[in-house]
Amino acid sequence: MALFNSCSCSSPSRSPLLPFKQSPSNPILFTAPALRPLRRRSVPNRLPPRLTASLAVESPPESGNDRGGKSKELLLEVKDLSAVISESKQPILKGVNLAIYEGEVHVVMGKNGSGKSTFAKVLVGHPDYEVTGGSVVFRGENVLDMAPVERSLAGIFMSFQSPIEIPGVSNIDFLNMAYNARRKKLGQPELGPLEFYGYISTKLDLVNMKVDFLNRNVNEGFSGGEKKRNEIFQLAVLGAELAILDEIDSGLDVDALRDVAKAVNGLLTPQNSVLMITHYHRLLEFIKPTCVHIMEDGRIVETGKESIAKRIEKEGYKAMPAT
Ligand SMILES: Nc1ncnc2c1ncn2[C@@H]1O[C@H](COP(=O)(O)OP(=O)(O)OP(=O)(O)O)[C@@H](O)[C@H]1O
Repeated sequence: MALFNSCSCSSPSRSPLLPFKQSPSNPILFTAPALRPLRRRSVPNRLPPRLTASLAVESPPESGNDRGGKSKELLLEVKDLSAVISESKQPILKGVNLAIYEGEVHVVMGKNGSGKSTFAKVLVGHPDYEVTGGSVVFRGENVLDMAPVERSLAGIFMSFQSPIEIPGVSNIDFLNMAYNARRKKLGQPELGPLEFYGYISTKLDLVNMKVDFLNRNVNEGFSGGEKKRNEIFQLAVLGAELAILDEIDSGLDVDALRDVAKAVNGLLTPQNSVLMITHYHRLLEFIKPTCVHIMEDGRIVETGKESIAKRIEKEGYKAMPAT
């Protein structure tokens, strides 16, 4: 029987290692090739005040599913997930179990090479990996049956550890395409370039990003920290029900870390959730986790509260209880 590493646990618990089971299966970044490129345009430094005022209140896409006040719903349920590298068939994930409810922040930590990024990439359908067993259900839908772009449109966002550059596509055009694709999926009217600019200009301050970044090609020539900031900017613009953030804190200076953490906190609502991968407790000083999971050799082997991260930082993984 699968044991789910959900955060309903009130105290740190240890999950048994699950038997390896063999059977068959950025987002937003994956949407890029599927979308028609827009004509490159130049971004004005400032919108006329009247237009800004009328558009600044535009909110990110709504799911139309306002559950305010009602009990939390299960957002993501991962059961016995196993996956291999597509090319070599080397097993990496060996039975991952995780349950995330609305409004929760889950953190995955673990030694280098334990499978954290692979887990994140498998959730968004990265082609480098083949699912060989288990299930992933997001808001009641089987994610493993969805193409990466469908997962993105369904509300799963991933910020990659090493964000890719997209030469020839400006940040604003990229975001406009992706944002309109999601609005279309939600049955909402698409925003034209001016309206869209009015909307995203309200998001720049969230991550302390300068307006000229909108005209630059996606991540091209960005410093490591700027790329991470840009990832969170994308999240702020596109909105997501589940944001998967892979080492969003790596390469950030102290101020940038605060900015990024503040932006993530500002985006959290009772209806959406975050799955963060990190190596350091310092991120958790800014973004308070609902619970922390430790991954080891492709499985989650320990689940508990923030104190786990503190212990790991102090004592390392060698201090983990024997399995
Ligand atoms: N596309 C790939 N091709 C070959 N090996 C891969 C591939 N993806 C992952 N691996 C291997 O799978 C293992 C798990 O990698 P993964 O990136 O998931 O680890 P991680 O826990 O995120 O590590 P880190 O903390 O260093 O980022 C590693 O040994 C890695 O080399």
